[in-house]
Amino acid sequence: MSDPTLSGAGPDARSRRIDMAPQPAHESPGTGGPTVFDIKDVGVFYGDFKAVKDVNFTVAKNEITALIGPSGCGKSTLLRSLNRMNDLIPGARVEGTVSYHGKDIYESGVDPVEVRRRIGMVFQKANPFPKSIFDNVSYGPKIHGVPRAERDDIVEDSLRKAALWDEVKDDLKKSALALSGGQQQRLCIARTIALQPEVVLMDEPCSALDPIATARIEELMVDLAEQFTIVIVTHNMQQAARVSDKTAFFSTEVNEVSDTRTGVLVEFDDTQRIFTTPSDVRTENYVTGRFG
Ligand SMILES: Nc1ncnc2c1ncn2[C@@H]1O[C@H](COP(=O)(O)OP(=O)(O)OP(=O)(O)O)[C@@H](O)[C@H]1O
Repeated sequence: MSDPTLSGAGPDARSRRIDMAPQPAHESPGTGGPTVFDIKDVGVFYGDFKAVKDVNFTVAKNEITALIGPSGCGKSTLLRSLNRMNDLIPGARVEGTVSYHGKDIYESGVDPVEVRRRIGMVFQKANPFPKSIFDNVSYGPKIHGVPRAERDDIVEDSLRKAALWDEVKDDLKKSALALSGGQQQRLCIARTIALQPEVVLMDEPCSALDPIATARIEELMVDLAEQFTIVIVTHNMQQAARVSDKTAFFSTEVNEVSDTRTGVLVEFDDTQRIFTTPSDVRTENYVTGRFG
């Protein structure tokens, strides 16, 4: 690939960070903002099973996009296709096009490691390494060759952005496993943003948290969206309504022959519209609690 922006080309992480700074702006239909992802006719298979199909929507920069829908409709599968995380699942295959700033991330020559650095991911269950708080956040920059002196600044900056610094600044050598669940999830967010991604994918980041820790992460998401573009999978419709700008509602269609269910994107629109005046009756039934 001639364009080095996703090739991982460059001697160290610093050169890659510079590569990613200025990006061409693509106008997002309906938002006026630059488009980060343009997802066209995307389907994802696990072996012969088509888990989700015909997905088309765009993700605009510095917006929070929520993926909602009943269990098994392919939200997490689709989310993982946005940073090639599905590559790590044997038998998983993506069809269609996932364009990131106009570049197909599945094109040959694209480095999936670089894709995942730019498009970071936070998982359902906080998964800190059994290491100190400092080492958890410093780990990614370290393996990308960032010198220790710079890593100190990155750790502080990332913990501040993840709204955790004030709680841990005097305990950076403490084990991350000694933190509360909510603090561990904010630490995982800090660990993700330490790699200076542009996009943060979040797969049900609050599902293991109590309401107070959840509220804290929701506030954090809104703050982070000033700097990052966020795509979140959530089961919690109130959460989608509270934090997101755009919402994609997925449902399932039954394949009569194989008796399997394939996820489909029913509707994508401004969150307010999805929750007040959706255009599809399936969306209306779901958001009003009549289904799912
Ligand atoms: N690694 C896998 N191998 C095979 N099938 C999978 C795999 N992961 C998910 N699936 C299947 O793909 C479909 C979509 O699953 P996915 O987890 O993406 O849905 P979801 O909407 O995120 O569900 P939930 O809300 O329950 O987390 C389901 O039928 C699921 O069983």
